[in-house]
Amino acid sequence: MSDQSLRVAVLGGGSFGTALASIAADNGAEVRQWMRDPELAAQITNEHRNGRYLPDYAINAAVVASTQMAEVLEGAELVLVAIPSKAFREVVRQARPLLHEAQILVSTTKGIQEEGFKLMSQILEEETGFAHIGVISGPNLASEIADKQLTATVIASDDPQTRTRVQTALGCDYFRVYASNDRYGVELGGALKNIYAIAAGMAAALGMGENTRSMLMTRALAEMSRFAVDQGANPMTFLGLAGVGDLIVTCSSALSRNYRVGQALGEGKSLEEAVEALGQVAEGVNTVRLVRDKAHEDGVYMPLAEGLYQVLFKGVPARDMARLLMLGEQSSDVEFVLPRKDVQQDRREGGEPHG
Ligand SMILES: NC(=O)C1=CN([C@@H]2O[C@H](COP(=O)(O)OP(=O)(O)OC[C@H]3O[C@@H](n4cnc5c(N)ncnc54)[C@H](O)[C@@H]3O)[C@@H](O)[C@H]2O)C=CC1
Ligand SMILES: O=C(CO)COP(=O)(O)O
Repeated sequence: MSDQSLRVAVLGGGSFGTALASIAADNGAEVRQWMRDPELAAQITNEHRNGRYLPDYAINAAVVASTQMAEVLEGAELVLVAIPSKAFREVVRQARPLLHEAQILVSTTKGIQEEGFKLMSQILEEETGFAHIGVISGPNLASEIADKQLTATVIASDDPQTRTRVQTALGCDYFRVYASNDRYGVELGGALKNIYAIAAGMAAALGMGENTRSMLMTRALAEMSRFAVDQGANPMTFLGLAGVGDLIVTCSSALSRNYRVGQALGEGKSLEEAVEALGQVAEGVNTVRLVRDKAHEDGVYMPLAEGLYQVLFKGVPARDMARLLMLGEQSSDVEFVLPRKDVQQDRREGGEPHG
């Protein structure tokens, strides 16, 4: 599946951008990577290591890193944007004069912009107006990709050219790329699961068992898909790699930064201490606040997101919140089979005692 004719630009010098740059180079593409830090850029180009974000892994020696965006973007057919959500629009704006509409622009970022509740591919669209826009999302811990562990992801776009080009650019013997045309659902899945990864890390630190983790993940999936349907996504997308797949990996592994933030909180650290100790981006901290507010605004029932919000931002002890959640509504298992409102109706008609 090697792709020697392709030139790929990666914007972002963090762990995921670096892992993706290395895959594309393994596949034979000519790869340039943009970052702000000149020392890190020199280290990637000359020593083939990213000592700050992926210190334990060798990067393909053909990846050339630079702080000069124009050099990186020149002649690139495919541009992967791996910048945390807080800086995403700013970097796209910086890149905009150097971009042209034949290029394929793909976000790899699993976060939400506060103003307007925008996902990153919507920002790409707004800032450029280009036609070839997509999203990569899935169970993709950067360090495992860098270690060439067998991994799969999803390229989501309503543009077939974007889907097939990314499949050939990145698909190789250790990385499989599946296609979706539900860009919004795939992107939302990647952002939402970070919330529940924090909760899972917290539950683990509090000594909660496997039944608890399984309940948490499954109810998280119900909550994510309920929210996604309300926002217009296809709930079936949540059965795929970018839904349940990513939820499993981030709720099960201390390699996930969001999970580690949850663990630190469960061990009694403050949110500031937990984020500070991480030294990398944990998108879920911001996402839980935005999603909780959006759910309130739109009237979507999201008890887990609400509970986590109370723990993170209102000082409610995690153990107390877990107990409170256990006293919440006992409703439908799978709402697409038995709607929630039917269970509520049954209970009313069954004359359930109050209390
Ligand atoms: N690391 C992972 O395992 C995965 C990460 N992602 C997503 O990828 C996105 C990027 O994350 P990582 O690479 O993991 O982050 P990271 O925390 O490893 O690195 C962040 C990078 O962004 C750069 N950055 C921050 N603000 C910037 C600005 N204003 N201008 C230019 N560069 C800036 C930092 O210098 C750093 O190079 C996140 O949204 C994350 O959810 C997605 C899948 C896997
Ligand atoms: O999205 C990821 C794995 O798919 C990475 O998760 P973290 O950002 O929590 O490390």
